[in-house]
Amino acid sequence: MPENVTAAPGRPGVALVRPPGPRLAEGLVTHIDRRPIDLELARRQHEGYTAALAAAGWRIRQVPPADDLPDAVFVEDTVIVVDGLAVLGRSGAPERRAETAGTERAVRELGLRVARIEEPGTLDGGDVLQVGDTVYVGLSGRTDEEAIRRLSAMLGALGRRVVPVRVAGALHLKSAMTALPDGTLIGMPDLVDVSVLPGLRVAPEPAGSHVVVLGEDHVLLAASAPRTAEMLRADGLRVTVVDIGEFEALEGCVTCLSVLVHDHR
Ligand SMILES: NC(=O)NCCC[C@H](N)C(=O)O
Repeated sequence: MPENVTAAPGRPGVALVRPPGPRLAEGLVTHIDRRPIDLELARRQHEGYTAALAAAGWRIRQVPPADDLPDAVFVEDTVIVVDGLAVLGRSGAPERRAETAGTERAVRELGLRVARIEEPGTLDGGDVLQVGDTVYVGLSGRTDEEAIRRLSAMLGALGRRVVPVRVAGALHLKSAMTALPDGTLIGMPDLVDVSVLPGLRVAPEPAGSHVVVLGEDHVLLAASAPRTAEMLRADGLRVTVVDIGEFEALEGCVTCLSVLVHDHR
């Protein structure tokens, strides 16, 4: 049965995750050197990540596995959910395009309407950051202007304003910046075109640019961002920390391992 879900901000809803497959170590790396991956450790880290979402009240739904696709665990890149609409991406990395098939099944089961970025546009979900009614979209190696135009038209109909943001030296926009629960942007100013942003709080370390909002005063951070965790705790936020080192070795971060779909209010 479809669940009554949307991506509107509110209390926790469904978290889509996709466990790592046997070919994880073959995942793409673009801006860092490749190192060996410990698949068993990666599986345990993924379980820890999923458990942290569940402990914060998110109902876990697994996207069907795609064992032939090394990067399938980075499920965030396959879809953007805005209100009751799921927009399937079309990755700028051709090797990743087949990942959307399983995601489409999962979002249809949730009862979401489905649209998609069509050829020739390319877009990865890791480039899409929703903050209130504003949707920042990275112009990156994975997402192009054509896709941003298409997304803009789709989301304009839902009352959203799309703001393109040039990204340089990072894989995706959300590799370089995310948002805190109050909407404050946090990240690395050298990696994004800050001239189009309302402001950007500097993260004390690169991994501190990656924040998942678990609840109104609750965030998830990687263990590789201890100074950011300390700073945000001093702000009064509840901070849950997870070790995702095997995914960071493939240029992943805490945002990319899930798609959070909020319940209807
Ligand atoms: N949203 C994300 O940060 N996704 C990480 C994707 C990592 C993967 N190895 C890739 O290069 O596509």
